[in-house]
Amino acid sequence: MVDEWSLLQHDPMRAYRAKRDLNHQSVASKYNILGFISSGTYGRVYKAQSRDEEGKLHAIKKFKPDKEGDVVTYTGISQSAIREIALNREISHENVVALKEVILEDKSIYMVFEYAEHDFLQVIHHYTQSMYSQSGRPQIPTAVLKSLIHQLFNGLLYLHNAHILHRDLKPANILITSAGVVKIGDLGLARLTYQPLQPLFAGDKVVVTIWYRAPELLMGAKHYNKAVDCWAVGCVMAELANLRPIFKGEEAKLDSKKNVPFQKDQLLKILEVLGTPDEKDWPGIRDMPEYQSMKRLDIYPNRLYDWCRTRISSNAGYDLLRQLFAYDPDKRLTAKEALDHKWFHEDPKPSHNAFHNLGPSQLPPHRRITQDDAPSMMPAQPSQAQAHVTQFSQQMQGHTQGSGGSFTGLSAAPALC
Ligand SMILES: Nc1ncnc2c1ncn2[C@@H]1O[C@H](COP(=O)(O)OP(=O)(O)OP(=O)(O)O)[C@@H](O)[C@H]1O
Repeated sequence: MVDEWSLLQHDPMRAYRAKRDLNHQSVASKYNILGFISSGTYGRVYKAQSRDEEGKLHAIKKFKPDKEGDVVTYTGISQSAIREIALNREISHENVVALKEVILEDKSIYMVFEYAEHDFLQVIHHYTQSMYSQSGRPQIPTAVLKSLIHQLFNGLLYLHNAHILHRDLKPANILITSAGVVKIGDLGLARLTYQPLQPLFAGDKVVVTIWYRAPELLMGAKHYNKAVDCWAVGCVMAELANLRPIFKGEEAKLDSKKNVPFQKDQLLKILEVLGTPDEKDWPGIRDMPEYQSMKRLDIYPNRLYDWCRTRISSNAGYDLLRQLFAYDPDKRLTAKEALDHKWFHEDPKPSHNAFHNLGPSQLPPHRRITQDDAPSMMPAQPSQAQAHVTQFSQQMQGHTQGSGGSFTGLSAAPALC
């Protein structure tokens, strides 16, 4: 590998600018870290407030540096970080979480996002424990449920129109601001649809949550499309309606030879509610790689209508779910079709503030933050960051299909471009 820093040394002006920019843009100089929110697969997330006069709240995601044993290496920045940054810098929609900037400092990347006080998982927990119910058991009010799903489809339609598949929609990744506005987050596994799409479990280090995985993936499809996200929204809608995952299967792990296993239990959970699919439901099902594995399972009738009767108080709501749970991805409702669905046009209508009719005691609580880890977020020495920068720029270029140009939204890059 080329020593990027020595390259910079041959161009003292560039080196000076890069160093000046990085020091100037240090996380601590721009943001006051209020506390630690959560750790995800790729790093840790902190709540922060900008030090400027606006004092806006932010979530700062610090990516883990690469590690070989105990040694931190400078060989590159994780695929997931690059993917998330490359996609995020192109995106701007009210229902997709906004990336404000990216800071490279010390051995880490910091992505600064707009802050969202809640997420769908937290709302589910809140209502599970709450006393407020319309039907004797805890339930999210229909107006709230409908607003959340409508806004989620709005954000998803935007991503799909931009040829982006999210691929990991689940309650924890769908955020909500204190103003009741849904923000799709975590594009770490998102992909541009015109890039070749391998099965989710083959190339990626991290496996997508199985409960939201579409049947074509469980049946071993080699190619998949936007319909996988619409299936996931169906699962999320059902989970909001019932306050627990609708298809909560046990994941079969990779064997010692890393063969991708048939996810029998997950498929069974789906069959138990939606019934066993046949050629009529899904032309071409016989050609799916796991068709014979499915044939070995018991045969089930469709009982989605019964499932919905006690959980979704409208036939239109049932119909939307039925069409999101179409086995055949080509028959499954698209985000655009879903937004036009009659459920969203009947009362209660979806609103821009999903919480607008709730009293203060019905609102989900604020996100909890802890102080334990906050100090360790700060880089000790900003001096080693430069080695990352040029390589990072090259990797970004690879990820943006050779679009070239400067890296808008990236604090460190402009001086090097
Ligand atoms: N913009 C935000 N505002 C507030 N909290 C956030 C924000 N983004 C993420 N979080 C919180 O941090 C958690 C982890 O973030 P994120 O999902 O982006 O990380 P990840 O490493 O990709 O995690 P995972 O492995 O769960 O996919 C989220 O579940 C959420 O609780």
